[in-house]
Amino acid sequence: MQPVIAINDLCKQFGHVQAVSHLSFTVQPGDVYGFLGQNGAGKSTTIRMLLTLIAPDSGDITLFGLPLRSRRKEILRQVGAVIEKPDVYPYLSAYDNLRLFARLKQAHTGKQQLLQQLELLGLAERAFDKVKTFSQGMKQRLGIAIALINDPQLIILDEPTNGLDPQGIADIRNLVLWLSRERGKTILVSSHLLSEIQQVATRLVIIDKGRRLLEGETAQLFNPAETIVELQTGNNERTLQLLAQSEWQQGLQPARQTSVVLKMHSNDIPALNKWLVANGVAVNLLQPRHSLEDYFLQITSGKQHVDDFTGRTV
Ligand SMILES: Nc1ncnc2c1ncn2[C@@H]1O[C@H](COP(=O)(O)OP(=O)(O)OP(=O)(O)O)[C@@H](O)[C@H]1O
Repeated sequence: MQPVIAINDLCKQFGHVQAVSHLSFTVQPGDVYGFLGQNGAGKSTTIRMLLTLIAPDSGDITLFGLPLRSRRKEILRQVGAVIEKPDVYPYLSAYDNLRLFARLKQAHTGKQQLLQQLELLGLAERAFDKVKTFSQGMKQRLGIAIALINDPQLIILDEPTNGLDPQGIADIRNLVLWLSRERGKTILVSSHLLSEIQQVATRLVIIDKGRRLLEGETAQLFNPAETIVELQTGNNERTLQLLAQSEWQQGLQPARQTSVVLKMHSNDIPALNKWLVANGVAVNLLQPRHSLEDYFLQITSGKQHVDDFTGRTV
């Protein structure tokens, strides 16, 4: 299968800052591809290069099997993007914004079609209201409606949930899933929040200081059989002893100072809780986490240290 995006050994420097460093990854048709990294990791710089807003220092970008450098125009016709805040006119209505951008993109879209597009994005009721009265989430959805003009195959969303309230975040998440499942779009979505990407992405890459740290299928990176459970109880020492003599003992990990740690399948967590209570253990905290989450937390806190759970240096 021909990748939709193939980035190979991409580099970009601003003065002394190496914003993107020998970055490579591929996005396959139908992927919702999560592009993760803390603020300043190089996500926007990469996306700007993908959209030819800035030129790479070195490396190659191929979209739909075509080299971006020499086939820019025909490639970008197939790409819809919302980067940073959507670029909309606050004193125009949602409908007028969409109509204006449709004209700019030379799309021959009639009124009914434009209204239908707004309806699909949950904006029908506010179609003729000025955008300055919209919430951030509604503006973001209008930005996506504009990106969808000309029905592009690839959609690129740079931090689409930034600054949104929980409902706005859920709306964007559902929209991304709908675009992927119902409209068959390939989507690249960047975020600094692992939890957000985890819920929508089929694959993901984590970058730090412009370098690729980790890439893979989300389901594999979040293998439920490898869930780490941190327990804090009324008496951790006694809990540890009880667990060591029980069916749970094979998942026991080196204990931390303030908690007991188990590696187990997430499906078994309710049974563990029941067992602890049945054995008279007062459970103060039972926190499931994936090792990937710990890994990401360590990256985002900018530290390199020894993983408490596995003893690996990360
Ligand atoms: N035009 C520019 N001039 C100088 N430095 C820049 C420029 N654009 C980005 N940088 C630097 O490059 C690095 C990567 O920035 P980039 O915006 O790509 O990160 P990001 O992962 O998108 O983070 P954020 O979510 O904060 O935008 C940062 O150190 C940033 O300060």
